[in-house]
Amino acid sequence: MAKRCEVEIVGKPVQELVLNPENLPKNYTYDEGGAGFRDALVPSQDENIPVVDIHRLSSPSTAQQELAKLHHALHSWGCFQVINHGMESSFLNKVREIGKQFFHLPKEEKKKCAREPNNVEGYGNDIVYSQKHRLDWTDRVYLKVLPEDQRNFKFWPQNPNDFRSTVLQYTESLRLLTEVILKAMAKSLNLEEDSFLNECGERAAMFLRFNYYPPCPMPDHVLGLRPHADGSTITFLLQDKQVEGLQVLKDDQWFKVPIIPDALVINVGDQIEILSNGIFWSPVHRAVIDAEKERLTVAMFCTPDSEKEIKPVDKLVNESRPVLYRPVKNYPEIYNQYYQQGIRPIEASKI
Ligand SMILES: O=C(O)CCC(=O)C(=O)O
Ligand SMILES: [Fe+2]
Repeated sequence: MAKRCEVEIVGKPVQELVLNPENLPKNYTYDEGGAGFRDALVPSQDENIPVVDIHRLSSPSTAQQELAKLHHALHSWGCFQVINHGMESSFLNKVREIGKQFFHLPKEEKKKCAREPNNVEGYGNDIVYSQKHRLDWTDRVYLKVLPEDQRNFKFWPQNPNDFRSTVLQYTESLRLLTEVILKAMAKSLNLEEDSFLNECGERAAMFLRFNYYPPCPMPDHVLGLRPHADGSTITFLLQDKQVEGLQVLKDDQWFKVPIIPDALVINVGDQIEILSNGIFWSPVHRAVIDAEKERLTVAMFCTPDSEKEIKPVDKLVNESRPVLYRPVKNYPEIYNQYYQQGIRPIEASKI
């Protein structure tokens, strides 16, 4: 397994760097960026990122069609957008709003829930062990929200004062939606509907991350989030309502993920790629930034109980599709170690 260096180098929040744009540290900039970062393709009408409708998924007359759409989405793009998920527009605005309110607070206030070295939870930015490390133009609040007994409230902002209640409500909504989505994914592969859910276990975890991207004077040479695939089973992303930035790699080309008001983007993470024996795949994606506008997104990463061994589901392994991945356990830990070294973590599991 990849080895982690011991000492973390703590950098300034990006929000502070932007006050002094002439002096951006070199490890934020990509010489090769050119105009390319923001010039990704817009998916065509015929081959767009599919939009899955939960109402249609739940109704007997349309379920099969919607399942086929889901299967196609996860096999071709590794992601889709979901609508009619039961959360009101005003509630989703509230989730975005508590994030923005927090990042707009004075730095002393934000530092009350600052991340500690070598720990992912709390307010902070990239974990860095080497001066050569490429950095992302983003500040974050990262919280383990499930299982309940593993919540570490010292990292949860107390300001704004409805931060906690809003996060708890959002977590519960996404916990329920995760069940719906994982069942639908299993059904779309002709598996028993609980196949993936059972693999995740009773104590499956969820991590919530507010990603705040301040405006950047060099948007063609700096990335909000470098190319990566997620280590989750699935990830929900609530996009900024006004400012685009998410791009997904397909057939070696970058595509913009359009903003659909009130939809959530859902992407496959490495652990569903493993469980599905590679039928669904975990797409590489990145976030670009805007020269003038801030952008805020909210990601929820679902991951199995850390005691569970994750390996391809037996029914998806056969002579024509031999097993492609080795079993993994506590994948987020493996993921962080590989990610730090710029290696795609799924490589640790590929046979
Ligand atoms: O902010 C975005 O558009 C992407 C976020 C993301 O990929 C992540 O948090 O893993
Ligand atoms: Fe991601």
